[in-house]
Amino acid sequence: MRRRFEGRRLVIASHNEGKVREIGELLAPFGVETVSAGELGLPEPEETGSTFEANAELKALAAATGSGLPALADDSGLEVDALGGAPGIHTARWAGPERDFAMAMRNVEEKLQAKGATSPDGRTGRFVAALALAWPDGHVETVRGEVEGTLVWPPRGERGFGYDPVFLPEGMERTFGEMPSEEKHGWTPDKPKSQALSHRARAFAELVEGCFVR
Ligand SMILES: O=c1nc[nH]c2c1ncn2[C@H]1C[C@H](O)[C@@H](COP(=O)(O)OP(=O)(O)OP(=O)(O)O)O1
Ligand SMILES: [Mg+2]
Repeated sequence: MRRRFEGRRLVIASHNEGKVREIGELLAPFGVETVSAGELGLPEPEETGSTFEANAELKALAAATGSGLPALADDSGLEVDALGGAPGIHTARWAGPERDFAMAMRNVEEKLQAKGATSPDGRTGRFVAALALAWPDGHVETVRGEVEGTLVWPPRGERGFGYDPVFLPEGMERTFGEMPSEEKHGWTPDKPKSQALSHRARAFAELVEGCFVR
């Protein structure tokens, strides 16, 4: 049994604008009032975990104990098969302190070129997201979502954030960078969770099942 979120205010424990926006969109139908960790002046904890789940949990717990409110964190990244799963939990770090995603996408592409990965089946990977919902008493609920796809080059589309322009989800014709966010989510709470497309929406559909009531 999952613990249900019964408050009114929820902290979004992320300093990434793109994520805060997407989580806000996914939460909108639940009438939850959200405030971001940045708005509360909460520090950005060091991500010392060795899994997406561990990092999501430490970010959610830091925000919940720091604010006295329940907090939702997202730890996510891109796993590229030909690169042994890299950048994985270090996906944000590959963009450097300036968060330069054009450079990060080029870096992934150079490594794929070096492996001779030219055909789509040599360029497979997935986006992974762990979501952790923590309470100030230390209770945490954690879920994971994944979406398989291939890495394209050159980048396509100006939408989304991060590595979206190089990620073509399986079975689709447009990259995440070319999709409006409703299409990237693929899911709203009135739909079955099998409709969810992005890693974040898949994790979210899983989490709301037990933790949120409309
Ligand atoms: O849907 C996505 N579309 C494109 N790129 C994405 C996505 N989801 C994660 N990503 C990339 C961006 C970031 O470089 C890394 C997550 O790193 P991660 O540490 O979880 O987030 P972050 O440091 O940007 O913000 P924060 O930790 O404050 O939530 O994966
Ligand atoms: Mg981070």
